[in-house]
Amino acid sequence: MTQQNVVESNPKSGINLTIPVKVSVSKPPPAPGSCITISRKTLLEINGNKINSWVDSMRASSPTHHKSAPLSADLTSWMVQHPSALDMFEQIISASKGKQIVMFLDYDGTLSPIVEDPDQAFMSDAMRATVRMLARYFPTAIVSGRCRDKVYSFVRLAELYYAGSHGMDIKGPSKGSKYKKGGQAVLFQAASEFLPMIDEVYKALQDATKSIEGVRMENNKFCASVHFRSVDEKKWGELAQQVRSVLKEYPKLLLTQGRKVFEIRPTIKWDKGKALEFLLESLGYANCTDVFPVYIGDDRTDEDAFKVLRERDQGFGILVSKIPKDTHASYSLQEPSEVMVFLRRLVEWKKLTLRRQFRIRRQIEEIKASLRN
Ligand SMILES: O=P(O)(O)OC[C@H]1O[C@H](O[C@H]2O[C@H](CO)[C@@H](O)[C@H](O)[C@H]2O)[C@H](O)[C@@H](O)[C@@H]1O
Repeated sequence: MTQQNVVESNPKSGINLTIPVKVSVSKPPPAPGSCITISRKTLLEINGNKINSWVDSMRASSPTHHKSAPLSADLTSWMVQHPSALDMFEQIISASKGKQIVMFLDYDGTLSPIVEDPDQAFMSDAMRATVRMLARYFPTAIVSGRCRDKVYSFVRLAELYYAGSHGMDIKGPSKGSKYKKGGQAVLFQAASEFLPMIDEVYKALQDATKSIEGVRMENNKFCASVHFRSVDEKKWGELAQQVRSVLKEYPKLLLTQGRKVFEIRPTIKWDKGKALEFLLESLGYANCTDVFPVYIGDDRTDEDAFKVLRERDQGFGILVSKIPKDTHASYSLQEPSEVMVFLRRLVEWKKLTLRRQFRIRRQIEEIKASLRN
């Protein structure tokens, strides 16, 4: 038996809710830790049983939930389809031959380990030094669900591109990057008109959930996040009810579920995949065939970017996960420490390549000079 998400439809209302159930198939299970989009219609439908389904999906998004432990056979077959990017390093490099590698990095769960308190999700100095080196050799962007200022306060590298609020708020390097197109900082906000509404819903949600112990709210500028990592599971139903009652008043907002977090954001067609395409365009690679984007992320929202890479048939996605997940990524890494090793290997490979190219150029110059004499 394994766990899968199935869509439960209500024929009368046409409402769909994605819920995790136990089924006996050999396909890799959906990830605990994956997120589920609960449609607006579904939210309105929630009552008695439906709230239970919602709580089930909250449980499924918990990677540490005991019922969600993957079978080792599932993991092995998943790893065949999504091999370690470290094991496949040489193949990855050879696929990028003659192309400009552009790096896209998610933050939480990719550059920093998942921790209880979102305000304490610090990146190690070693990881920061690695990303700094990476940005010296490749255009590099951080693409996060957090608001741009917050993720910048963790990463603190001015030479990077930042796409905050799930890509809805993009800014180019403020200094120190040779990849700054035309010397100008790119600035793009996909949903500015939603700012007052997000502030309002944030306050309403804060108010509605304040009596539930352990709830942590985060205002991610274009997205309000309700964390339930520290909420007793017995209170999840009550939390779902409260969130639902607030959202009834906001038909222009959409609710998605991340890693023990509800994320409330505008219903616009913009996501991390669109942000990736926007950044490639800003860097001058819109219609290029000689670009090789690499996107590393751990969350369901990163799937939009993995999917774009598959559709463009360019570069590849790497999913950070210790457990099997349905993914559009080609490769996997287990945790942030492996991400760091992978990034360091990229830097080392690039340094060696540049040194080799320099030596060859010098030899050619020497031969030319000797032929002139
Ligand atoms: O796109 P990301 O950079 O991965 O951001 C997604 C969300 O990450 C953060 O929440 C997650 O990490 C927290 C710290 O480890 C953890 O406590 C929480 O349970 C996770 O959901 C961040 O706090 C959210 O705002 C981001 O949307």
